[in-house]
Amino acid sequence: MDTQITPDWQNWIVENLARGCVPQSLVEVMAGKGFDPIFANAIVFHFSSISTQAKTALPAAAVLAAGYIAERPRFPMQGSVIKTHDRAVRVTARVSAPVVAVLDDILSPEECDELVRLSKSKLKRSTIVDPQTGAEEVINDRSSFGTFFNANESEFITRLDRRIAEVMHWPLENGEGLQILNYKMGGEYKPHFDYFPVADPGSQVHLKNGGQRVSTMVIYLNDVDEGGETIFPELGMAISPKKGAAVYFEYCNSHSQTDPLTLHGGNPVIKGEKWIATKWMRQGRFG
Ligand SMILES: O=C(O)CCC(=O)C(=O)O
Ligand SMILES: [Fe+2]
Repeated sequence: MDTQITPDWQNWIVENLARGCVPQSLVEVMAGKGFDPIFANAIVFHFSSISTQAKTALPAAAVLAAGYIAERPRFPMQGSVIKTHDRAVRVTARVSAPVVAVLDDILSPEECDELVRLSKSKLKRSTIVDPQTGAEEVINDRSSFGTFFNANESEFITRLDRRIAEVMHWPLENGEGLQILNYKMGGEYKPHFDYFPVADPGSQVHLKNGGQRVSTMVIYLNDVDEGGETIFPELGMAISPKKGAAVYFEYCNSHSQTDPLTLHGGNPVIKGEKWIATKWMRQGRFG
């Protein structure tokens, strides 16, 4: 079923709305032409709710984002404990649109320490300049040091990846390798989306392997003395880092629409340092 829209179809919708057609009749025509009805409804509703001037200027990607339709959450929206194969994880807070959950005890203090210990030696290696290209990229918006663990790199990593996938209610093999970030004092991650903007040419290479990102789990590996909250500016929400706790959120539906309300970032660390482990899930198998 069609979930992409060409400029011709966009113009058709805009023109017919301008002629005074009932939106529902346009949805029916589109459904008859093979469009997914939910998708057609989102697009038509979007065009009928914006100003005439904006209608001609909007690229298809913006249309898709603007008409985000929330579907059934992947994450369980009831219950205070999630039982995984080896650990009970507590849910301490939830938001329903977008789906955001704050969790306690996804990792034990010992597991957090072990991830930090294993990462420290890898972080050192990651500062070496690529001998082939000499390239060393500095991203100003992301003042942190990072490394990652490949799937099944060790029994320890396999066990954690499996538990995290169980909590995210998504297949283990759709996960990217567990990413570790270390922010020093002043380190931050400016507000961003975890999904790849479809309109960016640079996104295509990322989307080829596993498709779009659908959900994120950020796990705090230490207690931060001050600052370093994970913030969701559109929701007015801030989560303070706590060792072994995590924040989960989802942002991509079955039509590959992505939810801009999941804009988020990491506040500057004011005192101490901050260690996190991030798991990103894809639509399909990754790797
Ligand atoms: O540092 C944080 O709290 C947020 C991290 C984040 O946004 C990410 O890893 O994608
Ligand atoms: Fe992020």
